[in-house]
Amino acid sequence: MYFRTEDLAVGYHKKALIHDINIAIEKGKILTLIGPNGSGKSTILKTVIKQLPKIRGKIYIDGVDLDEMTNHQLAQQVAVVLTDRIRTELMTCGEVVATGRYPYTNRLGKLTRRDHEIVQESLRRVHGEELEDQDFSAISDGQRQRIMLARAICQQPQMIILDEPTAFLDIRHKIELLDILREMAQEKGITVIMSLHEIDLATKISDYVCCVKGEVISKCGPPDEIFDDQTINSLYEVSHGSYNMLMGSVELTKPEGSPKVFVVAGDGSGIPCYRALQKKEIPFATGLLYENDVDYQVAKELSDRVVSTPAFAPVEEERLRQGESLIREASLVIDAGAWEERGNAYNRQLLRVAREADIPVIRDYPAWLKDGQHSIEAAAKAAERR
Ligand SMILES: Nc1ncnc2c1ncn2[C@@H]1O[C@H](COP(=O)(O)OP(=O)(O)OP(=O)(O)O)[C@@H](O)[C@H]1O
Repeated sequence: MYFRTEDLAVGYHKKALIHDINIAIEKGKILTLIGPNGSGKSTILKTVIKQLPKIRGKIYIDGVDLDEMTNHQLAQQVAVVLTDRIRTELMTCGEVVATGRYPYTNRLGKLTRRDHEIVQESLRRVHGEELEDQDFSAISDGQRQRIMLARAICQQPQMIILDEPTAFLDIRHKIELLDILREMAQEKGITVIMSLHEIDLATKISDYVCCVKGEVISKCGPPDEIFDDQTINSLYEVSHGSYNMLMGSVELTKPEGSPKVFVVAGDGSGIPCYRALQKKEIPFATGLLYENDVDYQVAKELSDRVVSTPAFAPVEEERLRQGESLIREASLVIDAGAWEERGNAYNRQLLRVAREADIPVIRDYPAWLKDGQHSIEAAAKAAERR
């Protein structure tokens, strides 16, 4: 194991905030700490880089006890990306990146030609060349984050520690940053330990994820093994809204009340409609959805009345009856995917029931919406007044 902790306890003023931390990762792997605000992710990371004294336990890097390492030795092994760490008044971005070379320079801190080349390469790596001569204190948070990553790359470390490195980045730069980390891990065997708030990204990039909550690390392991919707929702105590692991999506709170709208959906056609109804707080029922349909994933987060059926199995009569009865209770039916014209016999049957019961139907919702004349809220209100 390249990095290992043994019964580590971290905290402040000699009081343990989190104890019994036993983490171990091999060289070239990525470990991500996730957990709610204030759970102690930064405290763990700061302890690992000796910015905070540990309360008890051991930390080993490449077999060496951290207590036995000088700060200089640590700096040759480990690069750190914590935005609040270095004092940078009157430094250009290029100079900040160059400080990454200090563990290798002589006492006067003089950089060699090779050092300068490494600085340039590092800036290029984060697409930060144009920032080189700019004042570090006068760039954006996202740009600062990239410069700090360049500084870490410049340090040519064995391990890199990052605290919420994606916090201020736009989506393009988030992807780029995570790609850089993946590449460093994969190609150069650099070990990465970081904290992230984006669970979807954490599951995609990490070899191991540790959930930090309460006084211990509640779960730790490969993301596929430890995560399900329930784990995430309880880790973050999400009681309003939900997180869907499979989709990597956050859904806002489900509209309350008995549904007056029924959405005939499938094949992903329902999602834009469900979200539009959610935004207007209009409770809805929907069906008939196969449980492997993307619509099902969002529908179950936003509605308690989802008529679904297992995929690759005949549809039970009872499910169809359930759908028919919900549709009869609705004052408005939305055909989210032009099902009237497309092949699905079950959905056509549901629409037939709506017509026979004389319930207004919005046909082909995407085309209806494109028209620009309509609002789902007005349609639902008008239907209810009938
Ligand atoms: N210097 C300090 N002295 C005492 N307690 C502190 C100090 N810094 C942080 N804490 C407390 O330690 C706890 C953990 O904080 P930490 O910053 O490690 O959380 P975090 O998981 O990184 O949170 P976030 O996701 O919001 O960044 C919090 O309750 C915080 O108030």
